Amino acid sequence: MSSWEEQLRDELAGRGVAVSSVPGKGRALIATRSFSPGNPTPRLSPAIPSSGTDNYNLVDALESHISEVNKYQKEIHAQMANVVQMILPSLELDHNAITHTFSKFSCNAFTICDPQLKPVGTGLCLVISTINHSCAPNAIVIFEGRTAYLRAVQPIANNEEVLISYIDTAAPTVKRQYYLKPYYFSCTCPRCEKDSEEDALLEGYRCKDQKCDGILLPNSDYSEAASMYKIVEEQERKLYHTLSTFLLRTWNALSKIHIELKDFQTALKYNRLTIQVYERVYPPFAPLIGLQLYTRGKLQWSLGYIQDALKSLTRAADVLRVTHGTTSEFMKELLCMLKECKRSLLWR
Ligand SMILES: C[S@@+](CC[C@H](N)C(=O)[O-])C[C@H]1O[C@@H](n2cnc3c(N)ncnc32)[C@H](O)[C@@H]1O
Repeated sequence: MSSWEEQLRDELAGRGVAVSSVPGKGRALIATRSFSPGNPTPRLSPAIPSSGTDNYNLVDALESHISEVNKYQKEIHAQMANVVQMILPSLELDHNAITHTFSKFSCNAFTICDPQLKPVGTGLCLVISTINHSCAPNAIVIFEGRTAYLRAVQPIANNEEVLISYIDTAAPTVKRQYYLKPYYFSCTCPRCEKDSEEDALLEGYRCKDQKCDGILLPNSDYSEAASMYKIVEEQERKLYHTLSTFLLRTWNALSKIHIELKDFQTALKYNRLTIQVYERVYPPFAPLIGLQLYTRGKLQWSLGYIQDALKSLTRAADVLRVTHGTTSEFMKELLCMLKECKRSLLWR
């Protein structure tokens, strides 16, 4: 059996790309000639005829980040390995090896989309798994049926690394970094390294002066945003059902804006509406319900409604104990607030 290097070299021969190592990134796909979007060669690499079975030994070479996988995730992978062993007892598969394979799957698998970019499944595409990420990618993977095509979206010079995006790039840096967590690296692409001007644009409110194309900086006066969102909410109430996710998003935004404005009473009103929807559509132990209840408790606490705060924080803790456990800093903070709330009622 040839090594993965030999197999990949054979697979990629004549396609204008090669696999090579890049310091700090592991394997990378490098262009061995130049490409430009659409013209003259739209396909950076034609379909690679490979299937999970004929190339299974290539799975060995995939990155697993096994030493960085957290306890909770390891537990999930181990449970999935139990299921595999139960379904396929005759194969006598090693439990650790299956767990390891699931870790590889989680940082190498692709969402397979239809031509309209709607997700239709998840898969491992062994050559494409060698491509690293950038939030400003120079290539994109498009699936046609079961075949993956890698196409340039920016000019790629000979010897340049081919980069795709693993995530939705239309998000500010903090969110993109959050989406990249399952891949265990911190992105140093130009967008992540730049100052926050683009981030402010992606999340910002426009300047109150309609002639100005500027944005409101964080910590600005959010009263304009509050009154605009109120108008949006009034219109949405006419158009949508009260369980609609459009209204939910607006209530969430209004709650956050009023927290910024330190108008906790109004923030509490929108928080209550949000919780009402979540409680109708989610199961009782949904983390989002717990998180909103936590916010509710904090708002009530700030307003001096200690009895109500105790109720909300107790319910928040009941939900989040199930979803988040009790040992994280986040949970310790919540449980500490709950204790303080109880103590303050005792001394009344
Ligand atoms: C799909 S694999 C890409 C190929 C990988 N470099 C390898 O050696 O197998 C995803 C992993 O590559 C690494 N990676 C991808 N993009 C990176 C980047 N921009 N900077 C550093 N590491 C990156 C991370 O370890 C990530 O979990």
